[in-house]
Amino acid sequence: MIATESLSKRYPKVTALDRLTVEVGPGVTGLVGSNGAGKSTLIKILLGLSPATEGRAAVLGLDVASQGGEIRRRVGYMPEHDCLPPDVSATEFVVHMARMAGLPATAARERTADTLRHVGLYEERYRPMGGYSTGMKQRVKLAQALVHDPELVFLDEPTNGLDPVGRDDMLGLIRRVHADFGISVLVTSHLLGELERTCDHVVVIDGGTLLRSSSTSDFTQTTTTLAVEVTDSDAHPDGTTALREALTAAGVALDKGPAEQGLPGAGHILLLEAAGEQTYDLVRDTVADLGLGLVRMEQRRHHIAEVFRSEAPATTGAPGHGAPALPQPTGSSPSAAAPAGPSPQEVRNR
Ligand SMILES: Nc1ncnc2c1ncn2[C@@H]1O[C@H](COP(=O)(O)OP(=O)(O)OP(=O)(O)O)[C@@H](O)[C@H]1O
Repeated sequence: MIATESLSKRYPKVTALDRLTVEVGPGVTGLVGSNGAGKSTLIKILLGLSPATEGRAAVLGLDVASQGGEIRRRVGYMPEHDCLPPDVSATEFVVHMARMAGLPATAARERTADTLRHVGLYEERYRPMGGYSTGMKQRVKLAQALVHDPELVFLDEPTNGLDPVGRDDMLGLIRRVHADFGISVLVTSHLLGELERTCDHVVVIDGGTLLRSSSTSDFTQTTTTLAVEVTDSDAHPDGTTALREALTAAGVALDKGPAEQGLPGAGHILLLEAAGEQTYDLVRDTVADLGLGLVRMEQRRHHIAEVFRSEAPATTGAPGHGAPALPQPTGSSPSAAAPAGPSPQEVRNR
């Protein structure tokens, strides 16, 4: 879908992209990086709106330097910033955008109605957009990116300014853009955590250089840590402690301390190192012997944010200041075993 080769963009005072080479296939791809990492710059180059200083890029096999018009005909774009005229309704605006994309009047009206319904705007679509909430405005921006039935859409920070519920709704919509219509998506965010559930593939950039490009499943490989949750019983009013003691006596290595306490429901989940199938059997038998109920026993997965948690702060330098080292997964350390906290980890905070 997208291929760049040694793509650079230099402004007088800053290098926004620095020899970026990356390939993006079909599906939903997250482009993640802290503010100023070069995400919007890359999108503008890919749309043929801004020339690269050097290097090459192609979108749907079309050269960005010479075929920008054709790219924009086949690609949808949801810009980051609020750009909606306040005095017109969502319907008027999206019909206008559909006409600009070349749809005949009747098709533009029909597609607009369908698309606005798809993004969850109903009666309010006839009201002036100046009175819309941020969530509604983001939906209109998404609708105008989809209205001409593109093969690919670029969504620049679509969850910006949304509360957690609005964020989840928007991420669900983005998933459905691909699932329902087969449109591939490149979505940017500075939040690693939210891309984990939404994207098939994640590209991480920093200072205009590529940090990592992997499938989400590679980022979130399973660890060797087992999380075990049990019920209490009359004989063991604190089932977790009873299980901990029994497993320790049986020689099982238990993670304790911060990882366990950092979990939701802290104190009720035991984290232990699985040494193979026999650990599962041992846990099952020990739980049964103690007369406890086994609520769950599951292998922990890495979370994308954890992959970057161990990185040195030096890698978050100003844009254009060299290529940071490729971060390595943090292995099965206690922190890697713990699920992400209630709020997603932000790249810029690492
Ligand atoms: N037109 C411009 N002139 C000069 N510098 C620019 C211009 N556009 C972007 N930059 C600079 O290039 C760098 C990358 O900006 P870019 O907007 O691509 O980052 P980003 O990852 O999209 O971050 P954000 O989400 O904050 O926009 C920043 O340092 C920014 O200040």
